[in-house]
Amino acid sequence: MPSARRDNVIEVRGLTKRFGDKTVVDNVDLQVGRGEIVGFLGPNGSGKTTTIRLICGLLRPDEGEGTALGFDIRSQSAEIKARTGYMTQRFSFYEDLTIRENLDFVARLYDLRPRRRVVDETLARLGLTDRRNQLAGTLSGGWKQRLALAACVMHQPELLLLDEPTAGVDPKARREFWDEIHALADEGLTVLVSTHYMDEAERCHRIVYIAYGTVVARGSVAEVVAGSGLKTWIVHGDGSGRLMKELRGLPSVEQVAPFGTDIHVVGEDAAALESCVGAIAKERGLKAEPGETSLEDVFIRLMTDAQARER
Ligand SMILES: Nc1ncnc2c1ncn2[C@@H]1O[C@H](COP(=O)(O)OP(=O)(O)OP(=O)(O)O)[C@@H](O)[C@H]1O
Repeated sequence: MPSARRDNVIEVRGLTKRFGDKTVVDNVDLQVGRGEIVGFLGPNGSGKTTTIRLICGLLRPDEGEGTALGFDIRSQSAEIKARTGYMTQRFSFYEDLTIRENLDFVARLYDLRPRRRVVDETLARLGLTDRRNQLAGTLSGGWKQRLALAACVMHQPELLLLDEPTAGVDPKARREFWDEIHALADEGLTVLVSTHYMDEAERCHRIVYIAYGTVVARGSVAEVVAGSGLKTWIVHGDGSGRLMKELRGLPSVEQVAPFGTDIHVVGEDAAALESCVGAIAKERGLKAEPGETSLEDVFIRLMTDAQARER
């Protein structure tokens, strides 16, 4: 993690936003330090995009206050926008323009000077120089993502807000995208990124999980997993899948999920899990042992709890 992370680039408290009679962001506090990469997770419709828009001043909160880059989110949105790169879920380019022409267009919009140099430096910074003359419409998903990122960072923002930036992109392109994000954070850029991917959550310095507009967990991945109190047992071997139904019916078992020929059995009471899972596995001649609780297991628990509270 970068060492120069003392001041908070995002510092908001009590953010609340209603659309009609529906509260979609409910009393959210969020702090993100300089150079930090914070992952924003939660089910569809939980309020991630709305929170991001509140932070950069695109939407006004009904309640709450705070600053982004030291500017008031309620009254200084122009200052925030000028220093922020915001990659929306549906970014778009001119498909019949080349990469270079698209970036040149963005540079004109922001009145960046000297334009030619700014565009050339951005192409080089994002590894796009060799493809600069390729039409944007012919790029694969991964290269389109990279072009979108280039367009977002060309004006040298201090804060990057990424809203599901890698949806639908293959794993190799996603990995390369994340290498870029870490390189930018190492240069001092602060990143808040929403995602549904567990592997991406694990690449963040810290994660914040939101459900029904409320933050229900936050911390490093290890802290969030430990904070859930969940324990996992793994049953190995052919035929383990046939135990799923039986295990799901046990009072100490909260989740059962297949992973190849293994099954993961999750619950809160380690001793109860050990005795019931161990006994059933032994009966069938299968091996059972304690395993690591995954972030996915924790998120399912958080989502289920939030749904129950909502009802
Ligand atoms: N302008 C709007 N008017 C009315 N309702 C809205 C508006 N924008 C968002 N919503 C609603 O607010 C809720 C939160 O939406 P939001 O897009 O912030 O969630 P999200 O967590 O980003 O979801 P996803 O993961 O699907 O992108 C949803 O129920 C959505 O339908």
